[in-house]
Amino acid sequence: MARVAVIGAGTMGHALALVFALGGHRVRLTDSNPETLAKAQGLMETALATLVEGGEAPKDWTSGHLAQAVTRHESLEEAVDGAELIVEAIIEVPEAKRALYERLDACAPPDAAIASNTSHLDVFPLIPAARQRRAMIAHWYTPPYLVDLVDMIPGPQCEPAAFEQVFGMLKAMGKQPLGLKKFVPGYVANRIQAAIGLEVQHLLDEGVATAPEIDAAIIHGLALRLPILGYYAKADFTGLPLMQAVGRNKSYTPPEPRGSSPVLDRLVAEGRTGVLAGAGYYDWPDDPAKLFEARDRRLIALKQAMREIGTMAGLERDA
Ligand SMILES: NC(=O)C1=CN([C@@H]2O[C@H](COP(=O)(O)OP(=O)(O)OC[C@H]3O[C@@H](n4cnc5c(N)ncnc54)[C@H](O)[C@@H]3O)[C@@H](O)[C@H]2O)C=CC1
Ligand SMILES: O=C(O)[C@@H](O)C(=O)[C@H](O)[C@@H](O)CO
Repeated sequence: MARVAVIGAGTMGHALALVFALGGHRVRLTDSNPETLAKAQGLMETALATLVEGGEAPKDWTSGHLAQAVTRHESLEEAVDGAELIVEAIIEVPEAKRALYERLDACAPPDAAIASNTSHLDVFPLIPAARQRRAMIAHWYTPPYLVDLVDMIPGPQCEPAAFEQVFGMLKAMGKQPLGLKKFVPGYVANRIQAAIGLEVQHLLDEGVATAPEIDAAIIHGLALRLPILGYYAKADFTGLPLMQAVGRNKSYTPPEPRGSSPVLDRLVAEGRTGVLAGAGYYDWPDDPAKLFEARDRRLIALKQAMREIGTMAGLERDA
């Protein structure tokens, strides 16, 4: 059992607090916004209930267990007191992260490891020198209590033992940490997701298809094969000479990254910021907690089916 502090109780932070609690650790959760910190309890309890009901968390885990495993603290100093691992899950704003790391340098235990959940940022230059020896990225995917991949990148001065300790902790929690030798913005899966994002935003912005049509193309065209074949096993079934021809013919040229999407900017300007706002690319009229629950139930069913089905690709291929 380790003492883990999670900084940031938003979309990822509340879920990460639950992941580490279910992993048998003692968690302290904090957020600079007291309202978000207060809401985190209900979000964790809803997610826990869905996991228990779906057989992805021990049957005897109640909100009482959760309350013992995860405590919420408005004070950053209190949250990191005694922490062996500090998970940073605050907003993806470099200056906000830099300021937080400065504060952590002043108040966190000297030997605490700091693991950032940043999606794409090279956070290491933002971390004070004294903290570099135990600084790393541990990037999770939402929801982290169901998606097992964790991109793990040691900071340039991170001690191997510190990195291995956190890596081993995540493995012991049943997660799939993927260690990368060096920082690459977006790691592997996030880069692929960003490339998809560039393409689908282009298709939407250019009026080629609507968001539901593009999602339908992904769901009915690509999604079925991905869990079984990934990219490379699928290429083997396609035939590599055709893969060569597609490249040789320069059949695909990616859209120029523009750094913004007119449709996305319009949606945000209209307050359509996603599920928590009741609308984004889609309308989401139901209570957000019910929507997260509905998402998680489906992900649990799919994850359990995949355990039965197995895969023909990846590090655990059983072909
Ligand atoms: N949302 C997602 O699906 C994923 C996000 N990430 C990354 O995780 C990090 C957090 O993302 P989200 O949870 O989506 O953001 P969020 O906006 O939902 O939550 C971030 C929280 O950080 C808090 N915060 C800001 N400054 C703080 C400070 N100095 N001290 C304490 N709390 C502070 C905010 O009040 C907010 O509640 C970002 O780096 C993001 O790139 C990574 C994987 C997935
Ligand atoms: O998809 C995820 O959960 C992660 O890859 C993320 O970091 C965020 O979603 C972000 O990259 C936006 O796609």
